[in-house]
Amino acid sequence: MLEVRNVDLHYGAAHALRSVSLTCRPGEVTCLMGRNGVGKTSLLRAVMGQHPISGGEIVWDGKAFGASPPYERARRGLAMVPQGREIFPLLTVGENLQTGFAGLPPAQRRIPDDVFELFPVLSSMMNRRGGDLSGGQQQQLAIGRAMVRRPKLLLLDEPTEGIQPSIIIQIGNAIDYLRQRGDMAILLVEQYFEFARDLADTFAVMERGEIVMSGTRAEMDEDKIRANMTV
Ligand SMILES: Nc1ncnc2c1ncn2[C@@H]1O[C@H](COP(=O)(O)OP(=O)(O)OP(=O)(O)O)[C@@H](O)[C@H]1O
Repeated sequence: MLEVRNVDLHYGAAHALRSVSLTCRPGEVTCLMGRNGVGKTSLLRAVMGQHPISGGEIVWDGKAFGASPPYERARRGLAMVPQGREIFPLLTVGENLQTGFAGLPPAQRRIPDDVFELFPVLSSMMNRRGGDLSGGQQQQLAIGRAMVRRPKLLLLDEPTEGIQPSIIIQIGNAIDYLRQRGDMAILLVEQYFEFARDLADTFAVMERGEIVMSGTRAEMDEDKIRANMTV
């Protein structure tokens, strides 16, 4: 279980996270929503260890991360699908997936079958360069690369951004499948309300670095949330 407790984060003098608290449990999708620039990506960076926090603590399975670097958090079961996907354009699809092997014990260095079951297009494009894939295919590749690590906490930063509807459905199905396996906590940053509502077990809405609304899926008030998502 992930527990973000009263976390603050600064970029120089700019206060990007203000006493943010959030919990993510295995077998659940926690949806983090809010307008551009309110601090959603900053929270993912803080959890992954990509930016130091200036207050509070982030606890994973009962132990605080402290200042541990991203590779150590990856070893402890965290994987991130970053905004913009960050596929290696000159590596093939297969090689991109294999970059997920880094730090895994040799016995685990194989691509799980369910990556190809969820995203069949990847198996037919194994020898194509990542940069030649469409945006939606790259997003599937980025999720597949994270799955290669068999994470216990999956962080997804706006996986539907700029993606065509048919692929959004496949990505939603993949997230639902990973949730139902029950061994993974999923923290999903999402601006597309319907997608978030269909997947969320719990949700939180941010505004200027703070969580201003949170609760279970049943407590998601569409009008209030939408008011916090439109510019
Ligand atoms: N590296 C940085 N240096 C300085 N300020 C930053 C940096 N990264 C983000 N910020 C600022 O911190 C605030 C929160 O940004 P963040 O990217 O976390 O927001 P977000 O909610 O993820 O938005 P988006 O949906 O646009 O990614 C913004 O005001 C942003 O301009």
